[in-house]
Amino acid sequence: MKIALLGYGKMGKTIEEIALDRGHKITLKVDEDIESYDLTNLDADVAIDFSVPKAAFKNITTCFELGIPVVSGTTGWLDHYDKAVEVCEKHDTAFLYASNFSIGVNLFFELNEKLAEMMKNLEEYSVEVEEIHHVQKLDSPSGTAISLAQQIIANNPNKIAWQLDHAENDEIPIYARREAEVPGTHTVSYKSEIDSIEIKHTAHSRQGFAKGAVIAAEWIKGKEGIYRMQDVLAEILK
Ligand SMILES: NC(=O)C1=CN([C@@H]2O[C@H](COP(=O)(O)OP(=O)(O)OC[C@H]3O[C@@H](n4cnc5c(N)ncnc54)[C@H](OP(=O)(O)O)[C@@H]3O)[C@@H](O)[C@H]2O)C=CC1
Ligand SMILES: O=C(O)C1=N[C@H](C(=O)O)C[C@H](O)C1
Repeated sequence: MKIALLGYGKMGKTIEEIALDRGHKITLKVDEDIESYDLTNLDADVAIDFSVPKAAFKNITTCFELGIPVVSGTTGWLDHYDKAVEVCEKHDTAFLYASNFSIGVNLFFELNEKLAEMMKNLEEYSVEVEEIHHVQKLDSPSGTAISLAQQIIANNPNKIAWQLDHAENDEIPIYARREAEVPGTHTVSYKSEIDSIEIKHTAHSRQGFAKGAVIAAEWIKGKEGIYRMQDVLAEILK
């Protein structure tokens, strides 16, 4: 498969290694404004976008206009997600966005939903989300922490929103910490006077995110439509 890499930083380089190992070819590497590249003869079955929040929308929609399906993991740009979906549908191609591509985190998402459903009537417990990432991270809180909070809100009618660093009773606080080289750690905690329950995912490297993105790219090749990582996992885990 021929892959265009939109963003060639820590994730772009890790994805390149895994893609080459799996027999794919990298036909484009973008690390500045996509409009400065000549895309006339671009030969790519799929584009994988792990860039920066301010560039993601333009990167992704440029590929849709060329009829190229996109897998995107860039966080911090989702105010424009619905517009990106519109452009994708207009050009009859495919799009898969995930705040986290690691298989482990996607299992953790399933646990989070189940636990939120079980805890929804236990008002003696407060709930909070904590994320820890490396100091180079541009966005805060992480996309994964926002996904975790949104899942809790969807499963607990007593919670209506999330807030960074503080929260009212009907909100979920997300605490974002930045420490040296941490690839990504997420914890959901429920606390009462009597006890605490915690679920936690710790990434030991970027390999899991990158491998998940390459698997998603292999899966989306030749498809049309809007997808989630759950669609990919439904096939892998069956
Ligand atoms: N969904 C997931 O599973 C994961 C998501 N992420 C997200 O992926 C994104 C990238 O992460 P990471 O690789 O660690 O970040 P890096 O900062 O290491 O890489 C970002 C890359 O984008 C490049 N870039 C800058 N401007 C543009 C532009 N206009 N168009 C295209 N590329 C550009 C940067 O180039 P230069 O250095 O020259 O500025 C750099 O190479 C982040 O949003 C992060 O949150 C990260 C890990 C997992
Ligand atoms: O910027 C990162 O590094 C990561 N970003 C993603 C996020 O914002 O959730 C996923 C992962 O935790 C690493």
